[in-house]
Amino acid sequence: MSGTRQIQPVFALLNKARDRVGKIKHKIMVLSGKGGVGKSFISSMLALALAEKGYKVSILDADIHGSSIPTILGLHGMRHFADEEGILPVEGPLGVQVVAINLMLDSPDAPVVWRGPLKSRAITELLAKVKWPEGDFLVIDLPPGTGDEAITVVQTIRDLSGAVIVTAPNMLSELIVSKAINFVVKNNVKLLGIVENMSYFKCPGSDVEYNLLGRSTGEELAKKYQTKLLARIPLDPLIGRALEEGVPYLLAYPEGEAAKAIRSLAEEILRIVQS
Ligand SMILES: Nc1ncnc2c1ncn2[C@@H]1O[C@H](COP(=O)(O)OP(=O)(O)OP(=O)(O)O)[C@@H](O)[C@H]1O
Repeated sequence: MSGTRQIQPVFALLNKARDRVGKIKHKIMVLSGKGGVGKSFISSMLALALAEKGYKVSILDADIHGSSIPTILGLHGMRHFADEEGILPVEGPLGVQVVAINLMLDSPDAPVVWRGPLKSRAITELLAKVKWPEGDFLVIDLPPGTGDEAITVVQTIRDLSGAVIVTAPNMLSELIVSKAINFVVKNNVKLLGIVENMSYFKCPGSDVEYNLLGRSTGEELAKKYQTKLLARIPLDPLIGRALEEGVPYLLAYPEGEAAKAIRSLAEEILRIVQS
């Protein structure tokens, strides 16, 4: 009897989460096998590139320990508020609706010291208790690896449109990408493709590509796993500068090399989800 009492609220929460995000047409998870490959940067810029095209976009920062979406989007000093119906997303640039644990903390640099079950619960609660607006896209930025947060997302949102895997050259890429791909496939999530970030560097005014981090293997990996290389995003020093300036890169440097590559990534994703 007491077991039934415990199970019911969990199901109610799951159903509520499914119901609330059900109002958003396309739900895309962004993951990587390894940290530091630029997954949060790609998630944020993809959200902005889709918003630039007129789509209504929300983004969930599900990287509880390493939340960086608010910083990348320049949401300094902003916080979530709630009304009687739920938590209100924070409105970011181009109307992107942002949800992040960091935007609920007293201080954004306070560490979140939670173990697995608590993190899973927090993600389900966020999905269930946020007043997600109706919209076209929900981009979900996951922490590196295929741990609790990723499992919770695939188990809670059953109608995910697919997963984008972010990698970078020479990041032990094959092993790491294969783990992330296996996770996606085993959980019956559609693999949208691979993004190779920090793929190359071009000097201003030159078309010569320098592979500063190592040989570009994105195309080979995509072929091996029978998926698409969605984009190769170059290393762009302006990305660091935009971060220092507190302005999202895509808006600060719309003509940057990486900005153009990100827009073509958004177009590629639109083609796939709308086909
Ligand atoms: N193409 C790029 N060129 C230059 N700098 C980049 C590029 N992509 C990302 N960066 C920078 O690399 C750093 C790591 O990016 P980001 O935080 O997005 O990685 P991540 O994979 O989400 O990391 P983690 O999940 O491990 O915290 C950031 O400082 C970001 O500005």
